[in-house]
Amino acid sequence: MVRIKICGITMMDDALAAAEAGADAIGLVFYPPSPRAVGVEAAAAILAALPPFVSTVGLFVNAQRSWVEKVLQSCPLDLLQFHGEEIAADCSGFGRPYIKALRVLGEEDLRPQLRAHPDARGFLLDRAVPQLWGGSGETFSWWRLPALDKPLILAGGLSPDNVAEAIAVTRPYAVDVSSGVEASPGRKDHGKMRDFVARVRAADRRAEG
Ligand SMILES: O=C(O)c1ccccc1NCC(=O)[C@H](O)[C@H](O)COP(=O)(O)O
Repeated sequence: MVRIKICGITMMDDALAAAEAGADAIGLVFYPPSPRAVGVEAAAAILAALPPFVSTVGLFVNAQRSWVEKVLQSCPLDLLQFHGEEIAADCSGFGRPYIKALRVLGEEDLRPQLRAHPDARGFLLDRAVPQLWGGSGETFSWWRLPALDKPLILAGGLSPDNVAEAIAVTRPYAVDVSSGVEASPGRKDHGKMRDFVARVRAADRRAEG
């Protein structure tokens, strides 16, 4: 079963709707310049309201350690996602497992970056776009990805329309979507979230035969 993470949640009703739709995880962006950034107090309220068994992922971009620590004081996140140019030492020591985002076009040799993060629990591959750290809504080439020895979380431009093909090509551990299920930056479209989850579950059934 392919896991589903819906990222860029900023509002309580969107968080609850993502959980209701069947998301396995939600992502909260703690990167103030993003249009999907969430405040610490709002995030804490969202975490407190979520039902059990929905994982919460906190996303940071080249953050000061003190910022990650401040967020964690109020927000009991399950997992950290480092989405910038962090080295391994920047990602550890927070008492939380982490995943590392790699910005790719799909043709590059990822082995040095994979080796640089031996403690990462998984790697999120997102489309590399100049001057943008994430949430681009753009896909990358899925066809020549190297085999990873850690879970692959596929991101970048996924939507209800293309997620089945993305899964068929890349066989990921999880898919991650943000703008493809939005009504506007930072606001989710609840129907699109339900549709996205339904398309992933249909792809699961096809894979099971
Ligand atoms: O979403 C953002 O605004 C963002 C800003 C800075 C760093 C990362 C950001 N999002 C990261 C995510 O995990 C997104 O889900 C991922 O980039 C895919 O986004 P999309 O292509 O819009 O589905």
